[in-house]
Amino acid sequence: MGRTLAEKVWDDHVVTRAEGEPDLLFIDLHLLHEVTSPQAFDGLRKAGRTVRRTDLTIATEDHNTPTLDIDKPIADPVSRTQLETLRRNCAEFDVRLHPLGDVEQGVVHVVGPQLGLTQPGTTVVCGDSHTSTHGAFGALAFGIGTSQVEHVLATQTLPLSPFKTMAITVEGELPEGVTAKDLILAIIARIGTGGGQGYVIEYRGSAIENLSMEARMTVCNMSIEAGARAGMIAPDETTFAYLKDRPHAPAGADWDAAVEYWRTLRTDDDAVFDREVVIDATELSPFVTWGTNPGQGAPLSSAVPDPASYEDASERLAAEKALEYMGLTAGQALRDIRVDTVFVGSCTNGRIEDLRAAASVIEGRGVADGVRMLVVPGSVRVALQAVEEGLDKVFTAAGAEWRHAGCSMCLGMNPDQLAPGERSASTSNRNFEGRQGKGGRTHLVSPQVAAATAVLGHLASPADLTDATAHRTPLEV
Ligand SMILES: CC(C)[C@H](C(=O)O)[C@@H](O)C(=O)O
Ligand code: SF4
Repeated sequence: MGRTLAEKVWDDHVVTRAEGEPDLLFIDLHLLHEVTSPQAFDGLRKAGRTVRRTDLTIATEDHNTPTLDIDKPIADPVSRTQLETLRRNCAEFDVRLHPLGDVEQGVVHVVGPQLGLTQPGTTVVCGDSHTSTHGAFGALAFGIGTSQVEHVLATQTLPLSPFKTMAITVEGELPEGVTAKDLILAIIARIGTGGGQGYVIEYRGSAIENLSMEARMTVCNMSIEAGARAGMIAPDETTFAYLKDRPHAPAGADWDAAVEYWRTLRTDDDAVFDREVVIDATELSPFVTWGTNPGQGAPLSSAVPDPASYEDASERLAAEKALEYMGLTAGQALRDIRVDTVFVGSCTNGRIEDLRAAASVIEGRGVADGVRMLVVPGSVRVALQAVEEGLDKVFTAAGAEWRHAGCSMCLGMNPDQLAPGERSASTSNRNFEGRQGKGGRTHLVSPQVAAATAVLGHLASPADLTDATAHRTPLEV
């Protein structure tokens, strides 16, 4: 019987296999950040071990880093300790680190791909759930816990239990103004936050093939929000073009050999998935969340759902709780929801294409009165590219704040946070209670919707922007 893409990559990495035991897999790339690595290094130290493959291990600082005044000492003692600890550990164990201020610093899932470290057919792990991002290259990439981080540091292998396979096939063309973010939010709303549990999802179909690498990363990034072990997309010409000439991509004859192998990384025609979901791309529209998990979303053109409309009792209860926390009423049009903060950034939507998309919407317009908009590039490289293209100027002219790279307001581990009761439109991936700051309320949106929302002050798409909002700068409003 044929094999799926995920099964092929898995099989190519088995070091040992024994009846009744998890397979031991070789890990090609181990990414580290400051939050989940301290105990792992402590464990190594206590056991007198070294890092087995420093050449396959790389660290960056992202979660606890400020996005303003990065040349000043870090005020928050917890964040400071986290960063200092990572620096000490990387120095002691000879691990390559890109600290705050370094040109390769950024959110770990933005840094790996842009350096060309994330490659088709590889196994990628990180002590971070959004490691699924790297699956966009046809890598088998998953988040791991701190004890697994220690295991990989010590051995460059990981025992892993088998997974089930799911195909999500998206056919047809995405309508104008509908993005990868809308697609993945719609998928999660459809299959639920537990729908992917135990599965590695392969996204396929013409709509997926037509996505850029940035967009594919947005889709795979949020696989974990559907509960999946990982998300993958078969590598193709788009993948190869993105990787060509990246610092760590193979070069010369090695490149040709690599591409030849990468072309074999496709699910066989006769392979069977454990579950298949089919989505019609042409029916999608801009999608936003109204609740407190990424599955509680709906088309922007619709209304806050009535919890009573849910047949499932636990879903009904979850919707009731979500509306209470979010301060929303059933039946309220989603477009009527006013926000005070807009966040463009994160490993979901903090790449150059995302910043270009948001800039193109806000160019020549102004951020609405009483709204603060933060634009945070996913990495320093993204920031430099954006500056080269003048995007930073577009944002600041519109009244937005242009910040340094990092996780920023994606989660409240650094100074960029919502105050209690504040409401955001955010291009990040999680809208859990308190995620962006205690008592903060989050609506997950695409970069285009984020920018239109910033202009109008309520959830909106670019199509809602009339000429009346054009050519206003904050000074003229
Ligand atoms: C801090 C880290 C462990 C966490 C994760 O695993 O995803 C974070 O990145 C997040 O997005 O919630
Ligand atoms: S940007 Fe957000 S989702 Fe991504 S690694 Fe940072 S905190 Fe996690």
